[in-house]
Amino acid sequence: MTFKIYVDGQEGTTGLRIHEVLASRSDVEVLRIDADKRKDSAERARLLNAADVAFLCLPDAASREAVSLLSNPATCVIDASTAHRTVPGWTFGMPELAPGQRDAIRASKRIANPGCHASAFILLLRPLVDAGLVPADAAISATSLTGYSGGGKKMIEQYEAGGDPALQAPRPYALGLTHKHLPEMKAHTGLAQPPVFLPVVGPFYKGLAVSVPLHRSQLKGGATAADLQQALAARYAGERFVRVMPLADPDTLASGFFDVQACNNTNRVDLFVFANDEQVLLMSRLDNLGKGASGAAVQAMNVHLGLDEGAGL
Ligand SMILES: NC(=O)C1=CN([C@@H]2O[C@H](COP(=O)(O)OP(=O)(O)OC[C@H]3O[C@@H](n4cnc5c(N)ncnc54)[C@H](OP(=O)(O)O)[C@@H]3O)[C@@H](O)[C@H]2O)C=CC1
Ligand SMILES: CC(=O)N[C@@H](CCC(=O)OP(=O)(O)O)C(=O)O
Repeated sequence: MTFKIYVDGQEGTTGLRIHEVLASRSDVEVLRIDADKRKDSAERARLLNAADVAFLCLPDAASREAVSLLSNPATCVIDASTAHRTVPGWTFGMPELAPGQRDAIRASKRIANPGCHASAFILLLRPLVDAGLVPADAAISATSLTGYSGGGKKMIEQYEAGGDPALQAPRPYALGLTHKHLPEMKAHTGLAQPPVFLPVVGPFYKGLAVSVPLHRSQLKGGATAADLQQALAARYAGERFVRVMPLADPDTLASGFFDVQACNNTNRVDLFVFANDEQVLLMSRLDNLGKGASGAAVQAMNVHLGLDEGAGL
């Protein structure tokens, strides 16, 4: 059996990547819209409703419009935008989130793909909050270092045009402390309040690393860094796309630097716990276009359709 797939936003950064990931597969037939009709609502509606799975790789407003164009109850939508990640009736497309999440993704026709920064943050924190090691009311802060492809076509063009010295250095942003991923970071970790979140975009194409500093006094009941690492390892045992590194990963420490790009071209996320006697630094890394976007979207599609979860990834 082949499944019909349509990508609304096929010429964008995440849409193109989904096409690349699906290109070698014989179990899906990818429907394409004519270039001159890419923003024609009637033609988009026809293709959206002809698909078994429709990916929305669009700005938030266009994603909401695409959902309003759906009339076929059999079409499953996987929305890569921020529009529906905490909306009731939508399922968060992160199979590793918690026991039962795969069943929810399998059953749902409305799947919201997690944000790139949020994916790295949630995969790091959720098991620790669930295990009670990080109290739900903890005051958390997080930094995320990301490649510029996370900003989509416009930011890629800006960086690749060259000539602006300001783009040669890392640039902190979202300084109004209202980054669009905060609601999903709170909702899907179980934290009572969102983190103070500082994203930083750098002069490299892709790769993303989130770091979360903690004082041991913030952990519950004298828990240690080893307890955190063990809780992560236990939660993700058997997960093919999550790699929990050894406590204070010796290879990273020996190199002296953290490689933000080491998960590029994979659908993997790596989780780290660094520590001294009093402090802990949690870190996670992923490819913002892989597990942070298009890879995760295809993984959710595979789960929804009951296929091998890693097919094509
Ligand atoms: N880049 C990343 O790392 C990640 C992105 N996302 C999210 O995924 C979504 C897509 O992002 P990304 O691919 O980076 O964005 P891009 O800007 O690269 O691509 C968006 C595409 O949508 C098209 N588009 C805009 N409006 C419409 C419309 N009304 N009808 C049809 N097509 C339309 C654009 O057309 P045109 O080419 O004419 O501009 C463009 O091709 C966004 O919501 C983004 O926030 C999520 C995770 C990671
Ligand atoms: C560098 C850069 O601008 N990155 C984007 C994140 C892209 C992303 O993953 O966000 P969505 O999935 O929510 O679209 C940002 O921080 O807004």
